[in-house]
Amino acid sequence: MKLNLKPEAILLLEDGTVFKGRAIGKIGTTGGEICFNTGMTGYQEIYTDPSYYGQIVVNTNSHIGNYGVHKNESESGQPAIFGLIINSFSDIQSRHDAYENLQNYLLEYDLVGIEGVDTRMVVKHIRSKGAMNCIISSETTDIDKLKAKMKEVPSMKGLELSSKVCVKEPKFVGDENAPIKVAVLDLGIKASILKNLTDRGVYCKVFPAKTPFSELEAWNPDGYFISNGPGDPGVMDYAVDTVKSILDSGKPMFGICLGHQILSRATGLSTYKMHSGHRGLNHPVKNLVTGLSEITSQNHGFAVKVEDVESSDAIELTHVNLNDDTVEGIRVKGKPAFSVQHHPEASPGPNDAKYLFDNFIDLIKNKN
Ligand SMILES: NC(=O)CC[C@H](N)C(=O)O
Repeated sequence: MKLNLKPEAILLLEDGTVFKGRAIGKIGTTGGEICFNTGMTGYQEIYTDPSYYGQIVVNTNSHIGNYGVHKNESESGQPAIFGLIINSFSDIQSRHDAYENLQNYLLEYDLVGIEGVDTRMVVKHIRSKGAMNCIISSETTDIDKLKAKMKEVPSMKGLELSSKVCVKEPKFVGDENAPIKVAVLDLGIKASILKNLTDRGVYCKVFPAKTPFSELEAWNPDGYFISNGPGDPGVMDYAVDTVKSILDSGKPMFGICLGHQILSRATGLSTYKMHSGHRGLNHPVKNLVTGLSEITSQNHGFAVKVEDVESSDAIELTHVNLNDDTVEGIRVKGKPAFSVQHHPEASPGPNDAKYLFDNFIDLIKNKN
């Protein structure tokens, strides 16, 4: 019989609930907002999605690690998550082209995690109590010490994080001879979004989150893209101002997730922190323009207030979530600008919503 010799680890929730398990990754202590992703696959893409910066992910799929880590499946240069909570962790991978096992990958990036946790119980708990912070530790089981550490973990509400994960200097992506030029406001962009743009004949210039509109405009792009990203859209006035100027310019604009929240704010709508976020690969969304439904990939903990949408003259509601009627997409009346809360690039997830990238390209072509 193989003995499980991994050190003991503790998961402490903000409300004082304790779960015990075994250490994975680095031996240490970490804190962040706990959130769960219900995807059955795609853990590497999830961990490397910059929108998870500051968060500790619970994978509800109970087997994690069994297909290792692949060179081409990262959404950014390194994992963005602050920690990991797993039911059954495998440090043996069964895939011929995996370059590494997940345990070594976590060690490479100093990530602290816990396995052997009843993740169904954790998820039921945080679903009923709502979003909260947590601490994972594999270096101490002293709960009082960990409670003291919990006080140092900031609340996600009110946190600006895009400037921590975006490019530091403008960067070009794609073929410079491509027919369309899009200025990308990087609030924490996923690599697969850029790939969806470049695959459609777009040459991108990716700008840091806090770049003023004048600099974006100076490149003379055919359109603008506002990316996904971590943190609270409610405190990102700098990005809202940029997006307002883009709207004034009259050029086509597309926003995804955080980009959708920022475009919404720029049109006078407000955002709020959800009781429980949407994170998974099977969220049903109805396109109100076509009447068709799509299964979508999602990852957000904030949303646009539906009452604001109902009373707005500035926008039209284009997409709605069929699980809970939350706002999934808008377009701005009289302007070539639209956005969605879900992730058409998927990665991981279904491809039903990819047509939105085509819609953006069509908008640019018709405009120019
Ligand atoms: N994926 C994203 O862009 C997330 C947006 C925002 N940080 C939220 O949690 O709602």
